Amino acid sequence: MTDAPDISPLDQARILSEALPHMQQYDEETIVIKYGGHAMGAEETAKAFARDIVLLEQTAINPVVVHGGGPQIATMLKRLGIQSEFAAGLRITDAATIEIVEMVLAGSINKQLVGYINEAGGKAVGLCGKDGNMVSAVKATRTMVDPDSHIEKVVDLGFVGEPEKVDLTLLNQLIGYELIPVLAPLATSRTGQTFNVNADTFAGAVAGALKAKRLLLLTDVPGVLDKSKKLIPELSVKDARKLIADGTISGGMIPKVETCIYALEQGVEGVVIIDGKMQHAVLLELFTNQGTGTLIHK
Ligand SMILES: Nc1ncnc2c1ncn2[C@@H]1O[C@H](COP(=O)(O)OP(=O)(O)O)[C@@H](O)[C@H]1O
Ligand SMILES: CC(=O)N[C@@H](CCC(=O)OP(=O)(O)O)C(=O)O
Repeated sequence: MTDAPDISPLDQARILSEALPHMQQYDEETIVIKYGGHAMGAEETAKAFARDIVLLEQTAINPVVVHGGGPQIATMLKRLGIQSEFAAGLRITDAATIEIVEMVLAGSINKQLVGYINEAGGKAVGLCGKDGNMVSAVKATRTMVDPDSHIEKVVDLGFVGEPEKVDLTLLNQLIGYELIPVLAPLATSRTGQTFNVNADTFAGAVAGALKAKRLLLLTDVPGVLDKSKKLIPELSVKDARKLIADGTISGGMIPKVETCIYALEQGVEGVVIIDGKMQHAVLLELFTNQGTGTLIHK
């Protein structure tokens, strides 16, 4: 066991006096935290994240965790010799792939995070959007410009879904009993088909339906970076759209920023993209005066 850090009583008082007003602001509020597959990294990082989530619960905040697992899905698909491709930041998901996606997300990653949170003293419940019909989805569609012909084409993404409806019955029950929901981004269609949903999009839909006070998206970069790879601490929706259009924001950052815009439109008060690999990223963001990543605002 490591010794507790040596903090003088004066420093302790300073830290507490800075944190207290923030804690009061979030009292009994819901905060949705999306934990990306890249942010998870090593076991110790995920365990430290779990301890911070339990601390939120102990300070009368209602944390709801949505996790990703893109890199972990990729590793499993590779091991099984299944090819995987992306279009517009989304995994093209055929019948063989959706089986593996569900196994990795709702099986191994979900239960691992639940285990870490419970080990840290919390009571986590691991579910996916299919449970209790929590998240229903429709088939996602995207168009892409063919690089040879320059003609716009509709890409068939297979079993990829876009959230259509979030039923809060089950989530509100869990929150009411001070249980910590840990959600894997899978959803069902009206006909019972399982859909793979981008974890950022899923988190945005859940945060929007819950009218969460904050949505935190934890990734593996410090936030949105400009062309010279410098952190942009604050970004308006208008400027974010410009950065997507001119290609500064690309790949996996596109669904993240689009999620932030959607969540703001749905009434979530604050949305932030932060570096989930940074020690205590969640606590620093919520309980200190200086934010750490990119705050997106209207
Ligand atoms: N302007 C940008 N600022 C920061 N990251 C960007 C930007 N444009 C593209 N990215 C990429 O987006 C990635 C984050 O998205 P993604 O890999 O999907 O993460 P996660 O697994 O956390 O959802 C970064 O690692 C980076 O490579
Ligand atoms: C449709 C789609 O792309 N789904 C994602 C779901 C996981 C995810 O989003 O994980 P990260 O947050 O770690 O990227 C996938 O299959 O990779």
